[in-house]
Amino acid sequence: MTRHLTRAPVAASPSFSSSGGFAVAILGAAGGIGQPLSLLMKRHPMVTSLRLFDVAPLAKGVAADVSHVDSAARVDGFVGDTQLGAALHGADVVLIPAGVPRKPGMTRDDLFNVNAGIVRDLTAAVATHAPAAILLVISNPVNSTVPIAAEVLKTRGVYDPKKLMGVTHLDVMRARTFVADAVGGEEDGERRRASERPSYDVPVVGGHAGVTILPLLSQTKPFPRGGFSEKEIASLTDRIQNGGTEVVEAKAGAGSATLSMAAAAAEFADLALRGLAGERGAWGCAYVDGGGGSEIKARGLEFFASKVRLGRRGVEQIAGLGRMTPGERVGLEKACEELRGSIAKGKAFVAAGGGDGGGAKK
Ligand SMILES: NC(=O)C1=CN([C@@H]2O[C@H](COP(=O)(O)OP(=O)(O)OC[C@H]3O[C@@H](n4cnc5c(N)ncnc54)[C@H](O)[C@@H]3O)[C@@H](O)[C@H]2O)C=CC1
Ligand SMILES: O=C([O-])CC(=O)C(=O)O
Repeated sequence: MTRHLTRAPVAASPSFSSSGGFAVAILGAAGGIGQPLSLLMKRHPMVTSLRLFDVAPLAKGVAADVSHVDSAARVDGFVGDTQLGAALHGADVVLIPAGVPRKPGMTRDDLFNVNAGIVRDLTAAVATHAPAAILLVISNPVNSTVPIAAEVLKTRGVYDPKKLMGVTHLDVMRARTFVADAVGGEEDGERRRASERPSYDVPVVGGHAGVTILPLLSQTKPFPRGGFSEKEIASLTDRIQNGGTEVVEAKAGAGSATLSMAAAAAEFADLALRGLAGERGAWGCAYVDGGGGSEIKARGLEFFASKVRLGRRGVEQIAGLGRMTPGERVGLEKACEELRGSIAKGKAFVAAGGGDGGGAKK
């Protein structure tokens, strides 16, 4: 059974303490990503109010189900446009995994026609009901849906570039996994104990589709003894760039990554919440306005995924791209070329249709 909504923590100046917490809304909560993400956010110790919204009535059932997990967060389910405003009111963090996923043979851009309108309309509602919230966009194509969200927020006069992020953390998660597998596997063929598994961090910059996913393997930390061979760099880069397609093909028409995506989104939302709570050092990669620093700005690209530090106001610091190898520089050129078109496409969509949205304006 879901409970009635009471007032959520104040959104404008969130402050977490042991007696307080944050309100998180998930739009698209009944979906493949939305359901496990709802579960993971329910278990987050800083979440005290979890709002699960979807156009599908199942959102109420998901809320009832997840509400039985023993944690502090109260859970409310919301269905349909008329309940969207209540779902958003006072939210500190809004996650959007609403929209259709890929089937084999499709690119993420093939989802644009359906998902662009969904993200536009949901962002319009965020602008009205939770204008100070941190907005984390998961819906594909992220390279275009984030510019769409930015244009809608600008139209509504509430755009804060620090608070809008495209969630690209799954690329980082994949890079960490594939590098650990490759490096660990080299040393012995036997199954390791979990405590012995090496753990690496790899910045993944650019965007979230094909060649725009640019893992900077040369900046892997700790850098593996002996480094990576050219062959390893080529195969790791290819696997990280095509990790999404690997899952789409394995699911054979039944959708794309949902469980790993929920894990990645929850990990990234945790960074956002810790930043809001005033913790220093909440660094992660995300697709943001001004991402990549001056080098990317000089190229005229408004959005780019790079390392960012999350704080009380959202993105408080954007790291530069650091030293890159000649091979990574070639990758950067390809990423920028494709991103330019994807960003322009998102902006043109809003310019053509207006930022007012369709059904979900409340
Ligand atoms: N950023 C990333 O790394 C990743 C992004 N994705 C993307 O996430 C999106 C969702 O994927 P899945 O959860 O697998 O899809 P799904 O089809 O299982 O779930 C989508 C949910 O969105 C809901 N929905 C549709 N329109 C809505 C609206 N206007 N308001 C609220 N809810 C609405 C549907 O009812 C459904 O419950 C897709 O666009 C997919 O490509 C998927 C994996 C990784
Ligand atoms: O590949 C897809 O369509 C879903 C996605 O973005 C990913 O898994 O990285």
